[in-house]
Amino acid sequence: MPKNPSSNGAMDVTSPKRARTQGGASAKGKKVLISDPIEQVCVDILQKAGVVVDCKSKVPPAELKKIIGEYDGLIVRSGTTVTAEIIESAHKMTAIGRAGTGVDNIDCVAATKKGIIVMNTPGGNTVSAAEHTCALIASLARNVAQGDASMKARKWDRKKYMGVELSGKTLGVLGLGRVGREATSSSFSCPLLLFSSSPPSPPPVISRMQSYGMDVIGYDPFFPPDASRKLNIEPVSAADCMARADFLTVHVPLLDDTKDMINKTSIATMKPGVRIINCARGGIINEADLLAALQSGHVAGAAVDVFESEPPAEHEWALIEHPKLVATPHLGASTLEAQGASTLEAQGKVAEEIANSLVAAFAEQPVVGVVNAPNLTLSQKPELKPWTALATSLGKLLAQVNKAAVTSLQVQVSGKVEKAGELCAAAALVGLFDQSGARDETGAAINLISAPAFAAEREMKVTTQEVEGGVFSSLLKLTVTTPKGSHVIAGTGLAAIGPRSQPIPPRGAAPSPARTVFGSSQRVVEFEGHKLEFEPKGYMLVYKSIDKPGVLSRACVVSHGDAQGAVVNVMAIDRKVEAAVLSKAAELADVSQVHCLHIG
Ligand SMILES: O=C(O)[C@H](O)COP(=O)(O)O
Repeated sequence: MPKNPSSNGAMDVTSPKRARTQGGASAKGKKVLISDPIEQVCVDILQKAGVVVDCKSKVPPAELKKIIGEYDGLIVRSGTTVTAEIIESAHKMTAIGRAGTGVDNIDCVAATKKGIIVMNTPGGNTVSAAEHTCALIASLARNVAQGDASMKARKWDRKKYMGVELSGKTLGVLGLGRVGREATSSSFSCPLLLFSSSPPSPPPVISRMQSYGMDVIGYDPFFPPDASRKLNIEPVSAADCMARADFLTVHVPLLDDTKDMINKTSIATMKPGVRIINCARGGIINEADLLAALQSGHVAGAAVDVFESEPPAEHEWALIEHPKLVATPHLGASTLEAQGASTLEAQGKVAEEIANSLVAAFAEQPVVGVVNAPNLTLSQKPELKPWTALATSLGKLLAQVNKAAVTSLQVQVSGKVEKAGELCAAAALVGLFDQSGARDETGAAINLISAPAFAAEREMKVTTQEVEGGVFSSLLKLTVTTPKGSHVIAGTGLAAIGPRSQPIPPRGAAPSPARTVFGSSQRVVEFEGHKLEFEPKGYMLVYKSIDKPGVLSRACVVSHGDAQGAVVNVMAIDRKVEAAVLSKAAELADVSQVHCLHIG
């Protein structure tokens, strides 16, 4: 059986330049570039794990593109823009770590396509960002910054800086993620972030501003209204949030959906005298429209920590210099513990968290804060590990049987395990592509992160379906369709059954739940429509024959016969059978479809 069937013509097959390690992986000897200023704790943790660390700030993009191929990992803050072009040259890269929250400076789609994990540290700077937001709200209400500047100009102008109370005012919060409220996921129209699994965050903007006596209304399409009410937040639509707020604060990531969400049209729906705060990302508020609204007086004041260009471009200074605007230079996460302090503050926390995540990613251990690889996160769950392994094996077997371009893969799962279908589809694709020798355009092997995008690019339709498993409590069935027909394989995973812990149930009794656990001992239970049972392991001679005396079907696992009297025979063998021998065997009377399959 040829090992490199470009026969799976839908795949772009090139020679492998890189393959992911499958076990015993470690951070030792990996090379990491840190391209933005970061606390020393990050370097210390990496070096302790045996990682070689280079710290180079302000590397010009062209230079970064040139050197990035040397590194297994990259750590950035918001100062480095990691473009698709840079990712394209990152031939050895396993993971990109963002020491902070926003990943809008990283091309996550390009990283996903290349099978690179992108991770952030959303919990690390939540408190600092929330506190800075609150500081800006309070200083906006009482003209703290303007009063200070006036006094420094040796003026005593009490009348000019008349403020407003916060008590009894309505605070509108767009985006009830970590900073907006206490949350366990950062999620505003951001499907990638929905999958990040991060530790719970401490109390944020809302609880602090409620203690000033503000009434809080909030909009977030992913936050259940009942949960909002429990936090004393009135759930409202985005339009209502903007229309009713006296103070409006945005806590959303910068996405196509959220770019310019505060603009002249939405500002026109707001109350005259509204005050607006942006401590999230430059670009969420249209800066020219905000300036016009400050000039007209419709917006009474604004506080901005983040800008479309950082440092600001020439045209942005007119907004920054407006007397009703309080500006800070992206200080949301800028807190550092005093020397010798026992607890870290934002910069220390994100540095520590990202270093630990990178070490874990290199060691193929569970990683916190993955933003672009839901399947990787799922595959680390103990209950889903056997499904991943089985799906990969079945995908490999199908790739060995199939000779034509795959146009679709159908994944049917029974067993009521949440997300198993999605994960099995990615794992089956990994098996199919890996067995076919498929590589991405840079020669990288296809992995759980890149497989769905790789299939989609090749217009391979992948569907998942939850089905009844029949006699099996858990079953995984794969069907690949090609212009020449389809191939089907199904399998299950047997759990080890100890004689004491799981006694055989009395005759007639229902099987004990322990017996229905999906385990790691793989069995193929259906092959090309024939029911049988064999362990996919080592070399296997598989062929179809007519079930009649004298036809080669001894010492085999033999399937049930079909309507034509054909059976599938599987024989464990100790070495590879050459293609010429297989062809000869297929010429025997009543024998057909002879394959030598292998699972290493
Ligand atoms: O997204 C973040 O984490 C904050 O905006 C902080 O960004 P910084 O790391 O550039 O300070």
